[in-house]
Amino acid sequence: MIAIYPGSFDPITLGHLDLIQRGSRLFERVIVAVLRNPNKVPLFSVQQRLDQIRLSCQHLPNVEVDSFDGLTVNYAQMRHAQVLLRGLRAVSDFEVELQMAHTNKTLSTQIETVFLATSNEYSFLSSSVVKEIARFGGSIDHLVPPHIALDIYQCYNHKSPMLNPISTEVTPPLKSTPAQREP
Ligand SMILES: Nc1ncnc2c1ncn2[C@@H]1O[C@H](COP(=O)(O)OP(=O)(O)OP(=O)(O)O)[C@@H](O)[C@H]1O
Ligand SMILES: CC(C)(COP(=O)(O)O)[C@@H](O)C(=O)NCCC(=O)NCCS
Ligand SMILES: [Mg+2]
Repeated sequence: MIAIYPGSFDPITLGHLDLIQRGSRLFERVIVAVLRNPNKVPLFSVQQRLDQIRLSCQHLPNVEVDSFDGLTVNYAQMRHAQVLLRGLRAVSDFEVELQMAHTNKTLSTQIETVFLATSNEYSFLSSSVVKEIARFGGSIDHLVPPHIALDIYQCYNHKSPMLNPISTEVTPPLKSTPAQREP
């Protein structure tokens, strides 16, 4: 069975990667699919995110990385996938995810949404949290793979964390350089 794991992944975190790794043990093939979303101005372009995810998943032979636009169910049908894989961290995720799953069911009865519960250690983790910590000079080394931490530090104009998690030193906010709006 083929599963699509759709999302923004701006950027991919250890929480996403944990889900991908566990999904890759359940399904014949997992396609991580980055939505080309013209309504969002992301930190990383779609191409940067594809490169970041590919590097992070290169040890998983049955994981493919792709981008798509339009409806997720249409993309899933085009890829002959039967499952949409999504993660649940908290009740707040559940509300949004359930609505999305029901919406997708009205669009295609053939495609099932399968949820994996977050691993305990990543239950707090989101792309937004990672960006917020980095923007204010904190360390994200424990939240994303090393090559992605470097990319993020570069975006915020610092090459290494200026404030480690146990330090109380205050540093000024750093300038961000978000990616251009996707074409
Ligand atoms: N730490 C995590 N554990 C389990 N599932 C997760 C985790 N982080 C994200 N997910 C799931 O991955 C999917 C894609 O999420 P998304 O790209 O919105 O990531 P995010 O970390 O929530 O980013 P953002 O902060 O931009 O919303 C969603 O189903 C989400 O619930
Ligand atoms: C991409 C995503 C899965 C949301 O992912 P995200 O939680 O990572 O932002 C969702 O916005 C989506 O499926 N967008 C494509 C348009 C679509 O199919 N909409 C109907 C389902 S809500
Ligand atoms: Mg999210």
